[in-house]
Amino acid sequence: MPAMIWAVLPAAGRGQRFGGDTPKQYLHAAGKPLIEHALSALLRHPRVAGAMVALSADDTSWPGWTQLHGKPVLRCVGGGERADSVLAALRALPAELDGDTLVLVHDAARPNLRGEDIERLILAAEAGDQGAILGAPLRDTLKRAGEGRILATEPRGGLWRAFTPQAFRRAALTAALADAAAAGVVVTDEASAMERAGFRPRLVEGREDNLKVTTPADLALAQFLLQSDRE
Ligand SMILES: Nc1ccn([C@@H]2O[C@H](COP(=O)(O)OP(=O)(O)OP(=O)(O)O)[C@@H](O)[C@H]2O)c(=O)n1
Ligand SMILES: C[C@](O)(CO)[C@H](O)COP(=O)(O)O
Repeated sequence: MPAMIWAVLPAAGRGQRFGGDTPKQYLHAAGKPLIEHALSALLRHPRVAGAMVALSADDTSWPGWTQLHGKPVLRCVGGGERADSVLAALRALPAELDGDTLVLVHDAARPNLRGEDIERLILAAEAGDQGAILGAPLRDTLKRAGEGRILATEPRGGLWRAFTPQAFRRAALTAALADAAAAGVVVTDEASAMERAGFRPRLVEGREDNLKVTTPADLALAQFLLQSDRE
């Protein structure tokens, strides 16, 4: 029987770039909150056994799910930075899960995650010991901006955009995030902490429509993508 996998969803953000009173992960697209789309995509995968969701301490929008698709949905209090929330969730996972448990960390603000991307990510992570992340190569020319003008054109060869989920073994990721936090280093994704710890995670090219909802324009696009998928 293949080892079970757990999901970790950082969902304690305030959505400052989005604006408004309701944190964006609770805004609806195609009839459901963004967080439900994200959770559902992960928990529909047969290898994913459950999810731990990191919430803001004063979160009043959480629908209170204790399970979804028949699998446990646990919750903990997140932290000031995304990395703090992920670390809190890793530490709150059930004690019986051993350190080798593969964990998929996925932004609650990325609702359009597809099963085929999850499957390819798991295969890549389990094919080695360095972990793996979803992403996509940069396809646009990169400009460095200054005061609304082009300062320079930056080389884009070999550059990728990092998405989530990012897949790592529980113990290694917990240690890497804890070490970064202790050193006062704020990492913006799990791979950064693992790279800092000497790992070389694999890059798995995923769908470009696995967008992170950051601004209202992103929500409109997510609505279109999620609605189209249902039609
Ligand atoms: N302290 C934090 C900050 C972010 N997140 C989560 O990390 C994901 C990606 O973060 P981002 O898109 O930056 O969300 P916010 O931090 O809410 O956005 P902003 O930076 O605009 O406030 C989101 O699901 C968000 O809820 C978190 O769990 N804990
Ligand atoms: C984790 C992430 O989604 C990978 O691209 C990204 O780093 C999150 O950044 P944010 O500023 O916390 O949204």
